[in-house]
Amino acid sequence: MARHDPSKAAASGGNFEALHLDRITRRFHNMVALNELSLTVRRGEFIALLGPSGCGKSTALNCLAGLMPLSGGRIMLDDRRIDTLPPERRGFGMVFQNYALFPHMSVRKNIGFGLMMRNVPEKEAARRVNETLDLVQLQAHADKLPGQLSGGQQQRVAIARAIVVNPPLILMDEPLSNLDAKLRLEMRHEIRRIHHEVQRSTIYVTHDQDEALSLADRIVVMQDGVVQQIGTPEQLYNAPANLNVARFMGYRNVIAFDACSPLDGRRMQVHRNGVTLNATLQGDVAGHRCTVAIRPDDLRIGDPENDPEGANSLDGRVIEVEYCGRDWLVDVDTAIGVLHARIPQAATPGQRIRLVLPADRVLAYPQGRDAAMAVAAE
Ligand SMILES: Nc1ncnc2c1ncn2[C@@H]1O[C@H](COP(=O)(O)OP(=O)(O)OP(=O)(O)O)[C@@H](O)[C@H]1O
Repeated sequence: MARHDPSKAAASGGNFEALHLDRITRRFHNMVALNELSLTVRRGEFIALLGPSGCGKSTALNCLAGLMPLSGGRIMLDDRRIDTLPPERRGFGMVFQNYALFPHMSVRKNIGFGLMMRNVPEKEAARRVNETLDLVQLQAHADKLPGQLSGGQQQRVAIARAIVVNPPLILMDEPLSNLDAKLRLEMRHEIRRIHHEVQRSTIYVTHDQDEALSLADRIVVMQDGVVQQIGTPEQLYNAPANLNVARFMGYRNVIAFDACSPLDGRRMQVHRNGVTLNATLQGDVAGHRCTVAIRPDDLRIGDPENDPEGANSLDGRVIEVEYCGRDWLVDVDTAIGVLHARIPQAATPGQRIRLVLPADRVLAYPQGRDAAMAVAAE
């Protein structure tokens, strides 16, 4: 396949070194949907905006695209201010959840539409459409109508249409939401491949943590319009900045502890219902109550006969078992509450097991509103 060559496709504004979002804010009457988002996107970076429904992800994307004016802050593309420009002068490519294709136009015409609007000469446009059809692997379907394609193929057309005009930045708003689970996985891989191939920056909105983790170079986690953490997938996965991020990163065990005592530097002991665990401090908790977050995958099965004295372990009774194909998700009733664990062996309800909690994967956060909620939910 011919490599997509951005330098040959020059209808749009070319590339950039850095896109700066400087405290961008959007209000709807008195409601702040997006509160002072600051972020620098480097050339070629893949950024995911991740958060639950209503956290302000789409608002951020629409503000970037120019579909919605800012209530505050500014957007700079290198040293050029762009938040005052209309969408067409920003020249960003957009891919939406619902594909937004022209139903009466062939795949080829859908992809070429943006080039026609930009008065790209016919021969040049045909070459670029062909190159892009190769890139998204749709040559065989070029003369079909969108209605004759599968959902995944339609989304490839939408992606092709966004990139054929060679935009400096591609904005994607939940592009895989309408696809079934298997296709989502395939398209995820495709999006990453295409991103590497075209070497343009991408900002990708999703509420799916797996999608964000697997696609992005950096992830921006949002909640109630406010950025919670910006970091690489590894940073977010291993050391969430707060309990909101932890929950979003799959730390399903969130437990309030009554007392904490420092051990050394970043280690501390946490106490609840007569149980003492060694934990790793996240933030400043010393001397206060704290909330502990643990991922089901980080718990492992211990051996009551052979575990060393003082191991971070807890005995409990299995109350639910869910088979997940490669492993089992079990709910275990323990002295500190029900723990969710992902384990590599079958278990049965009623069975007594020992769980080991590696101290570096038991994260202790300062106790605030979140912890009060965790206690109330028990
Ligand atoms: N045009 C509008 N008028 C008033 N409120 C709005 C408007 N658009 C969005 N909002 C509100 O702003 C907040 C953020 O909405 P936004 O669509 O950005 O969230 P989101 O994270 O993209 O959610 P979802 O994943 O459900 O699309 C929500 O509370 C929403 O109700």
